[in-house]
Order: sequence, then C-alpha cells, then structure tokens
Amino acid sequence: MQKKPDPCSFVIFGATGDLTHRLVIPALYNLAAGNLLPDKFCVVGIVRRGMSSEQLTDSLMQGLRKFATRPVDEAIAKRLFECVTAIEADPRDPASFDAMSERLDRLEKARETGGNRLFYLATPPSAFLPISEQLGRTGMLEENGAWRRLVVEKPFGTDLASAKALNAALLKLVDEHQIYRIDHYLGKETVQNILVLRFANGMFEPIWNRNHIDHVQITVDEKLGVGHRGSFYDATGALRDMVPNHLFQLLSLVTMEPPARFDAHAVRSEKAEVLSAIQIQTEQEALSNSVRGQYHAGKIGDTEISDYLKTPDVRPDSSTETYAALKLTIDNWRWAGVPFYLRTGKALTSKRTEIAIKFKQAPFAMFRDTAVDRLSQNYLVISTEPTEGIELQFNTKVPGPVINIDGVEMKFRYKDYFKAEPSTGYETLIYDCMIGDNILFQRADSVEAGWQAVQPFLDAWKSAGGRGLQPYKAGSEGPEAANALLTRDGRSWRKLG
Ligand SMILES: NC(=O)C1=CN([C@@H]2O[C@H](COP(=O)(O)OP(=O)(O)OC[C@H]3O[C@@H](n4cnc5c(N)ncnc54)[C@H](OP(=O)(O)O)[C@@H]3O)[C@@H](O)[C@H]2O)C=CC1
Ligand SMILES: O=C1O[C@H](COP(=O)(O)O)[C@@H](O)[C@H](O)[C@H]1O
Repeated sequence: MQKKPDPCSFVIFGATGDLTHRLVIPALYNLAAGNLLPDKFCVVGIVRRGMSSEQLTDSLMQGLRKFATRPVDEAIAKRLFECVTAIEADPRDPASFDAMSERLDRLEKARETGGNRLFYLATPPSAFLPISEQLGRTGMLEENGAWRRLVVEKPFGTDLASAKALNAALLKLVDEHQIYRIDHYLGKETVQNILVLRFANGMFEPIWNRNHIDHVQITVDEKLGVGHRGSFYDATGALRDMVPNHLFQLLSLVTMEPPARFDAHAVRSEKAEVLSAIQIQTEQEALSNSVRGQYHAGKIGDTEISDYLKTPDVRPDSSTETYAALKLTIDNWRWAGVPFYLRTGKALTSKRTEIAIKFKQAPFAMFRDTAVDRLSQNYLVISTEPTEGIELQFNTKVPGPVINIDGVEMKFRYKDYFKAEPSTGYETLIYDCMIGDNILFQRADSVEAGWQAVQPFLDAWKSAGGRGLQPYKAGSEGPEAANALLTRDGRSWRKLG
C-alpha cells in the first residue's frame, strides 16, 4: 500500500496556464481518485490578475472535463475543487507576495495543513527566478519545522551558462533537496522500467557493454507540428526542447552504472556521472556529427501541415531546427567506442519514442555453406510510443528441411500484462514530490552535464546560421542527411516494425 503524503498546500504559479489545466489538475484528480492525496490538503492557484476562487475553479473544472484521462467521478472532483483557492500575486509587485504570504498562513491554519508547501512553477521559464526570489524574500522557502519544496518546470536554462546561473541563483534561496526539476519523461512507466529491466534481471547486465553492444539509437519522433507554440519554439528549437532533458534522461538510464541502492542519492549520482562522461566535441566535430532540419509543408494522414516558416510567431527567415540528429560517445570503460545516435523531430510520419540497442552481429562463418545469406540484426527495443513495451529481435530457424534463418520478435506490451488506469504521466512525479522523494527529478549537476554536452552543437549551429539546415517534408521520416550520419559508419536507423 502506498503511503499518504503529509498534509500540505499545493501552490501553483501559472494556475491559468495550459500545463495546469491539461496535466497538473488531471494528475491531481487521478491521485485523488487513487486516494493518494494528503488527508489535509489545499490547492492554491496563484493568478496575476483579479480572478476569484470560483472563476479559477470553474476554469480548472473545464480543464479537467476536457483533459481527464479517465471518466470523471463528480464526488471526487467536487472534493478536489473544494480545496481550490485563488490568490493574486505577481513577481513584479513585491507587496503582492507579502500579502500572499499572510493569506497562505491564514488558509493553512484553517485547512490544518501544518505549513508544508509545494510551490509548483508552471510558468514560462523567465518567471522561475523572479518568483523564487520573491518566495525567498518573504521567507516562504524557509523550512522551520515544515517542509518547503520548489518544483521547477522545463526548460531549465537555454544553454550551459544560463542553466548554471539559474542553479546558482536558486541554490542561494533553497537547498538542493528542496528543488524538484521536473522532466515528464521520468513519469513514464517504461522509462522508469529501464532501471528494473537492467538491474532486476540477471541476463541483461552482463552483456550491457562495449563487448556486446554495437551501438544505441534513441528516437523521439513526433507527428505534431509546432502549432500554437511558435514563439516559444522558434527561440528554442528541437535540440534545446528535447535533447538535454528528455533524450538525455533516456540516455542516462540506459548507460549509467548500477547504483548501490535504489535511492535518490545513489541513482542521481550515477546518472550525473555518465552524463559527465559524454565526450565534449569541438564545434567542428559537432558539425560533422549532427544533422538539423526544418519541415516544410506536407501531409500527415489527412492533415495538412503548413510550412514551419508560416507558423504564427515564427520568424519568416528562421533557421531554427525542428529536427535534430546527433552522434555522441561516452568516454568510460563500459561504453568506449560505442556510438549513440539520437534523433528527434516534429511533423514526422509517426509518433515514436524508442531506445533501440543493437547487439554485435554473431559470426556468420558457420552458415557460409548453407542457404543462409545473412543474419538479421539483434535489437532490444524499449519503447513508450506508439505502445509501451519491450521487444527483442533475434534470429530463428525457418521451419523446413534445409537450414534457413529469419529475424523474429518477442514482444512484451505493458497493456497485455497490467491493467493500469490511463494517466497523464505527472501523477508519480507530483506524488513523489509530496512524499519528498526526488529520485525522479534532475539534480543540478545532471542538468549542467547535459547542457555541457549539447553546448558545442548549439555553438556550431549558431555559427553556421542557415547553412547546413536540411529541409524535410512534413509527414516524412526527416531529412535524408540523418541517414548519412549512420550509413557512413556502416549502420542504419531501425525501421519502425
Ligand atoms: N503545456 C504543456 O504541455 C507543458 C508545459 N511545460 C512547461 O510548463 C510551463 C508553463 O507552460 P504553459 O502552461 O504551456 O504556458 P502558458 O502560457 O499556457 O501559461 C503560463 C502561465 O504562467 C503565467 N505567467 C506568465 N508569465 C508570468 C510571469 N512573468 N510571472 C508569473 N506568472 C506568469 C500565466 O499567467 P497569466 O494568465 O497571468 O498570463 C499562465 O498562468 C513552461 O515552463 C513550459 O515549458 C512543460 C511540459 C508540458
Ligand atoms: O517537453 C516537451 O515534450 C513534448 C513531447 O512529449 P511526449 O511525452 O509527447 O513525448 C514535445 O512535444 C514538446 O515540444 C516539448 O516541449
């Protein structure tokens, strides 16, 4: 049985925003439905402009109806929304934070939440620090007998320097143990399962190294274009948006050394260690080991996707990439010489998130005098999209009197074994935050190690401007040049099975 979190207030900055409506509130609802919210609890939505608690509740309720992952039980929703209070505060107006502090104190006395507070920064990144500074100035981050935690959304910085600056500034206000840097990929079951697959089974770890693994491919393809997020995306691009955070979470879980214990310190230390072992490339190497693309108009199924450059709030001459592919190496004993190919992009033919581990080919010599002319590749594929599961591809004998061999698959699908309620992916993260377990959250050193590894690509692409940007058609598999990144090494991207 899972333990109930301590009584607490859940204070959301950005309560009027998309994240709150689409993911945070539906996740809180799912936790309420699973009886996993504290017995004494309140949700405080911080709003910048006049909005009553009733207005905020109505808006959040509509959000829940639209984005709930399961049928809404009215009684549960009513209990959850009875806990919602709107409080006005704007980081540009320090006095509003003093008033907010007093209101919170009063509310918490009435709700008997004991002063434990989780501050969720569901705002644009530019507001993370101003809000935290106001919370710090008013003493709201001090842990005097009650815990105070700060959940920081992504993106955490826009490059190495800004991530370091944000870490340094936050760490002047709070201790590392109070900061929960969220990456929603860590809320995905299959992602958490990578550690279990590797370390709760005896058969994978002995071959999980450069002696047996030829290379690893990490693919996060999306069908959606940039849509209404033009302003954010055009300043960000595929590399910043996805690689140092989501793809590196996958990379670190697949490549880290076994932690001594399943606890936050041990797991996060090993993740940071492997990320810091990614070889830092020169700008020249980064250019030759990467491909960036931008989509133009095309069709995905029946949906017409317009040219990236015609997206609202995108600069008409933008050279922002909507697709990125990289080749990385990890300089340590386990992985020396094993290439890691990473790719991610928007407006592609399918939604697909997978880690494909390609094992070294078996020697062919034994079959030279038979009808067998080739051996299929041995892949272990861990996927979250289009389905959550694990697949092993291996060679098997084709039935018949002569020896012939074909590649087959053994498939494990989560949904075939477990009847889990559909979720937003934020439930575990929010729950862990309330119980004070930061195993699934990023530590400062990991974030910085991630940015350090992508910085040469950012610098090289900035210097190159539009040069080298590869166009690709929306609905395609991405730019042709991404294939060349592997073919020049005698390899190829795994085709969708
Ligand atoms: N939406 C999503 O699916 C996901 C979002 N995220 C991250 O969550 C964060 C919020 O994104 P999203 O909800 O989409 O953004 P929205 O633009 O929809 O909402 C932003 C919210 O922040 C408030 N806000 C804006 N500027 C400030 C400021 N200077 N000070 C205080 N509050 C401010 C807005 O209030 P007001 O109404 O007053 O303007 C609004 O409530 C971002 O960091 C994003 O990267 C992460 C993963 C998924
Ligand atoms: O954080 C982000 O992630 C989504 C992709 O998430 P997924 O769970 O659907 O794989 C991406 O679309 C978005 O651009 C990015 O900001």
